[in-house]
Amino acid sequence: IVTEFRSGSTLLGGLVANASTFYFFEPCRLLGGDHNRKVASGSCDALVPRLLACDAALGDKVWREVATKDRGFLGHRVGATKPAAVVTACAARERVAKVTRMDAGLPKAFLDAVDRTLRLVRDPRAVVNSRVRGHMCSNKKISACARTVCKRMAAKDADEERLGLLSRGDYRVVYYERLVTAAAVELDGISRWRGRGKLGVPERHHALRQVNDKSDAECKPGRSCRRDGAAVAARWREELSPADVATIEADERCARTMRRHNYTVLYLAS
Ligand SMILES: Nc1ncnc2c1ncn2[C@@H]1O[C@H](COP(=O)(O)OS(=O)(=O)O)[C@@H](OP(=O)(O)O)[C@H]1O
Repeated sequence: IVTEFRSGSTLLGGLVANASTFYFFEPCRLLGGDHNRKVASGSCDALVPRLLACDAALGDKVWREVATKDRGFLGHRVGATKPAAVVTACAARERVAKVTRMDAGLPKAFLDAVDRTLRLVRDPRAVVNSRVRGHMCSNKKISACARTVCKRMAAKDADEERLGLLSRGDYRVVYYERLVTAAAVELDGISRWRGRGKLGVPERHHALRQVNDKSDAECKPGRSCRRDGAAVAARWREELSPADVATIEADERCARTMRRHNYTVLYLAS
């Protein structure tokens, strides 16, 4: 799963992975940056295929970190702690990685090295709003925030176009808005695309629970949270001022990516 920060990737990852999956949640954190330790070298697009291939040659340091993160995110449900055992557990399962750090686009070598790629897309206005809500962008700097978000989206769009990805059977675009409003239909399509046939009844149940008003994937233990996926998808409309929306839409790359993905522009530039 490749996408930008705050596009609903935790939700999609949780829906695509299951108890028999080896799940890498944000594995490029292993490369360092932000508040994370650096244990691997190289780039995100080189690391992810090697992790998905359970490459022991990445070294004990990396696999030990994967095991450590198991308690939180990485290698979820592995159970093992020793590097060799983690590699074995990885190799015994289907692997899923959710990655938000492919900022420079989707290189062909990466796409060829992994079995399947799901590209998750969310309305950039909602992504910017989500970043403002999460204190990752300041209200005063909406234009800078939009530039960052849309630059990354545009880089992926450009590769999608240049490499003809939409006609590749191993590549699929998922829209966050559709995922939260028609979860069962979307996941059914993804399941068939993965060669697993129709979505099973328990998976369907699980999916609907994730996006209905009684669950919240980001809810902290002990807190009571309510979520309505459709309302989450739409709330940027209430939370961003018209001026902020216009600022995002005025960013050339945002306008282009919105057109490409059929998001309706509200304030047309004069
Ligand atoms: N269950 C469910 N239903 C609907 N929406 C959900 C769900 N779980 C997470 N989310 C929303 O996803 C947004 C966070 O995206 P990410 O998980 O990609 O964030 S992160 O990059 O991993 O921090 C963030 O969006 P905003 O609410 O707009 O900030 C989450 O609310």
